[in-house]
Amino acid sequence: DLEQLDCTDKQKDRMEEFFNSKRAIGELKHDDLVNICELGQGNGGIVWKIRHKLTDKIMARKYCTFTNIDDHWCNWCQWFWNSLSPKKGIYLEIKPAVKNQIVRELKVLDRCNSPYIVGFYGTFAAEGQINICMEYMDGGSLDLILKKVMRIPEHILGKITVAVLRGLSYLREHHRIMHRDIKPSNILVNHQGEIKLCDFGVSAQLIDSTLQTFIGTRSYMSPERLEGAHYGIMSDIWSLGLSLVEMALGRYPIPPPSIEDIDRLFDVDPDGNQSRPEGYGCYKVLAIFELMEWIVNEAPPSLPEKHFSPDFCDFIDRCLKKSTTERADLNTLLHHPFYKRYATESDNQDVSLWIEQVHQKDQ
Ligand SMILES: O=c1[nH]ccc2cc(O[C@H]3CCNC3)c(Cl)cc12
Repeated sequence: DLEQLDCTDKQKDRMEEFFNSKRAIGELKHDDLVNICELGQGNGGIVWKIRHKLTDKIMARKYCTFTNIDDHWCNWCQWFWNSLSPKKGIYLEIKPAVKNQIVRELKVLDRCNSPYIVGFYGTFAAEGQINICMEYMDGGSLDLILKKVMRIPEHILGKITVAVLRGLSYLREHHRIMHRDIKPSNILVNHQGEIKLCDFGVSAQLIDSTLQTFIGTRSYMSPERLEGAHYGIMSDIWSLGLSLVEMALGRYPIPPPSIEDIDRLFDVDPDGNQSRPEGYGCYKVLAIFELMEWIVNEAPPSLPEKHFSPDFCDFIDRCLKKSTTERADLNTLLHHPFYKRYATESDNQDVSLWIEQVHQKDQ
């Protein structure tokens, strides 16, 4: 049902193409899939690059790890144990009733058809785990890209902003859900220059059954969410703002870098190439709790006006208001000059070119 939101013809063609390959694949079976290599670790699961034997289609497959322990203290122990040995993950059997509920809720993914949301081939249970098969994005996630480049240029961040805001709008308008986990590692790109969201909290049950993401050293969670207050789409806006600042500076922006830090980050030596000064990460890395405390108690980060356009700086300031009543909402941002500057450009050839350059650095 390609009843279409504001898609370009090119986007429509690509979605048509995806539907056709999805139909050709049909019912996904464990034995029809071959693992190729690991792509990443996300909240609640490990993601593999796989091949569907019958059609030779390359896909991404997420194994969902679970805990079925329902009381908080045990979750805590699980978290502690898991943080000691994150690789193993936790494959505890989950109650069949819960599993069926999760599979039912994941069916929503079947109806998530947007150029800004990663495609979904299907879900199936095997060996006591739930597997989610998705469109493979050959440019990877932005956290991995950020490790390769010093930082991401403003015009690319503009395209990323357009994609994320449109993805969030789609989830809200068509499925009345928020994303819940906006961060660079959940924004994927491919060599066609497409930018898509993944790992959104579509299944309430799946969220309850998996360890809430304390795991990891950083938090993109909004102050209100960290305080345990009610949170909604405005929390995604905060996460977007924080993610954009991290990608613009090339480092997690809490605690905010000092002016000297900024100059060092943007330091360009005479022959013009940027050296990542030794110990460039010589900033104090806060422990996760100090970090959360900082986000709740201190002023939010902002962009240095010396290195970024006034529109971009203003856009970030509106996303990172600590009070949700002051923070810009989705509609306001969709009319912001920074968004509008990039919303008109339909094709993402500049993104495609940039991704090529980034991956050439590997070879
Ligand atoms: O190609 C993909 N398609 C769909 C999903 C996906 C998820 C990936 O990483 C997870 C783990 C970190 N955040 C998202 C990665 Cl690295 C790639 C993909």
